[in-house]
Amino acid sequence: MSTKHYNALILGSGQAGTPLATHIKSLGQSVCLVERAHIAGYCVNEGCTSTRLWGDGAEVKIDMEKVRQRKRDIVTSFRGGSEKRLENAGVDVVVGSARFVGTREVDVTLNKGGEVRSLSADKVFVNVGCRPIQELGQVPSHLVVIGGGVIGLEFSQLFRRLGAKVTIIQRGPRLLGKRDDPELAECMYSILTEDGIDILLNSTIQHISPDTDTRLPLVSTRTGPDQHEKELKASHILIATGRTPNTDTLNLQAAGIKTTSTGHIIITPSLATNIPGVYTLGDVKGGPGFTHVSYDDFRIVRDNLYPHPNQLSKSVRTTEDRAPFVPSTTFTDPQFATVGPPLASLSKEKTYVTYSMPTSWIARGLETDETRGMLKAVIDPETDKIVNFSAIAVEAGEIMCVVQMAMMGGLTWMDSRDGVFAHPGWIECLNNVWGGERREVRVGGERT
Ligand SMILES: Cc1cc2nc3c(=O)[nH]c(=O)nc-3n(C[C@H](O)[C@H](O)[C@H](O)COP(=O)(O)OP(=O)(O)OC[C@H]3O[C@@H](n4cnc5c(N)ncnc54)[C@H](O)[C@@H]3O)c2cc1C
Ligand SMILES: NC(=O)c1ccc[n+]([C@@H]2O[C@H](COP(=O)([O-])OP(=O)(O)OC[C@H]3O[C@@H](n4cnc5c(N)ncnc54)[C@H](O)[C@@H]3O)[C@@H](O)[C@H]2O)c1
Repeated sequence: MSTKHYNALILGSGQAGTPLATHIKSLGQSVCLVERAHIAGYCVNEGCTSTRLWGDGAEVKIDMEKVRQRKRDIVTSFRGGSEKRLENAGVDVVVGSARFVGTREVDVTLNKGGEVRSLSADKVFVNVGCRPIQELGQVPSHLVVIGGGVIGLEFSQLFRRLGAKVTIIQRGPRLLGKRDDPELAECMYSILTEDGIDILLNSTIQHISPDTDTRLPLVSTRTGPDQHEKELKASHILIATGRTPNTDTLNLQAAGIKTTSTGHIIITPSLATNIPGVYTLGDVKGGPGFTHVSYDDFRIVRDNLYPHPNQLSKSVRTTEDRAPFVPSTTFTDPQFATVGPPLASLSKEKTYVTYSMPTSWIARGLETDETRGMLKAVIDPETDKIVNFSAIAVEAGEIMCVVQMAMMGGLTWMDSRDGVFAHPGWIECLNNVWGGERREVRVGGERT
């Protein structure tokens, strides 16, 4: 079996690998992309896009088959766009599973069968992501969701609105993630409870067994501060307890690439692994696991290794540059959005100032009858700059992006207070939040 050599080999067609492939090819280098499932990765095929397409606003009676078909059509069209771009650029695409057999050498087991393909390259980029979730063709009668993080909350509300009884089992004392503000997590708890979702906090699964009569899953938990036992009769179970990196089948030892104990690939701030010429992009290097982070990994690699001849900035870009401004939006209704480093990572010794207010103070919220939620900003009193901002509101993601731009531009909270924003829009809240509750607090280092 002969080995085909390329300038660049990209493993996984994730949010970074696909644009990187076409970029490197545009510079006249040879590129091969290996993908074992679908072009465009989980974001398009199973994640961000596909989970936002479950309603078209027009239906009153829900036809799950129709809704699922609409989702499939849009996903196919998005994926088709990426496939076309790769084809037009002239990137070699190999459909199969890659595993390392040497430092910058892989074998690919082709999906269609036949002889294993042997590939090598000057540079290898690993963009294989983490594991996917499942797709349902019917509304469950009782969905038990294990995990109260982003996926748990988005799916719980989705299926509750489609008519399912939903119970969330969350191991920790609150919803959302460790990096999120507890006060906003509590606010989200109230909203989802109001929507009819049962939420069991401090809850651990004891066992899941088939019910003797129905053969459906019977979930046994220990719940709450007193850890009382509870049994739930489920029709379906969604496990949303985090995701596992797809490194177990990559045979990384053959290349000598180091991982953490959780299987994530260890990287430098410029995304290099411990092996020269091998880089890692996207979720497989560990959190934060977002499409926009993976895409920025592409920009880092592009600007450092493959700068366009006309590129103005020549300095090395790193993951540390973006760290103070990483945003996320959880697509519940209302949304939960946040930007800035996790509060726990802020200095323990320092007193910060927080300003908060309910979403019901926003004129636009009252006019549209969308008043659920709250906003909170954390200020460094030495610089008056915003270090962290979180919001729960129907347009929280958009509000947060405006604050993110202010943070990136180094503006102070007074610039936001005195900014002239069009009335009556959601962004007016950035004038008003500073008139809300003011607290001086030690927010750093307290959460685990
Ligand atoms: C339900 C859900 C909803 C989400 N919603 C959002 C959202 O709204 N916003 C957001 O920012 N993020 C969201 N995410 C997270 C987002 O999908 C990921 O952060 C993003 O897809 C990460 O991309 P990636 O570049 O790491 O690669 P991925 O998109 O994970 O793609 C990796 C690719 O590698 C392939 N692969 C794996 N192993 C091999 C191998 N051995 N050989 C060849 N190919 C291989 C896989 O088939 C896959 O196509 C969501 C995730 C999920 C699960
Ligand atoms: N809108 C978005 O940006 C979006 C949407 C969906 C997914 N994602 C990404 O997908 C990835 C996975 O999301 P996720 O929600 O699965 O992970 P997560 O880490 O956000 O949440 C997992 C939750 O499950 C809980 N948990 C863990 N083990 C448990 C157990 N045994 N019993 C009960 N609870 C348990 C944790 O306490 C945590 O709150 C993340 O990287 C996330 O950023 C992003």
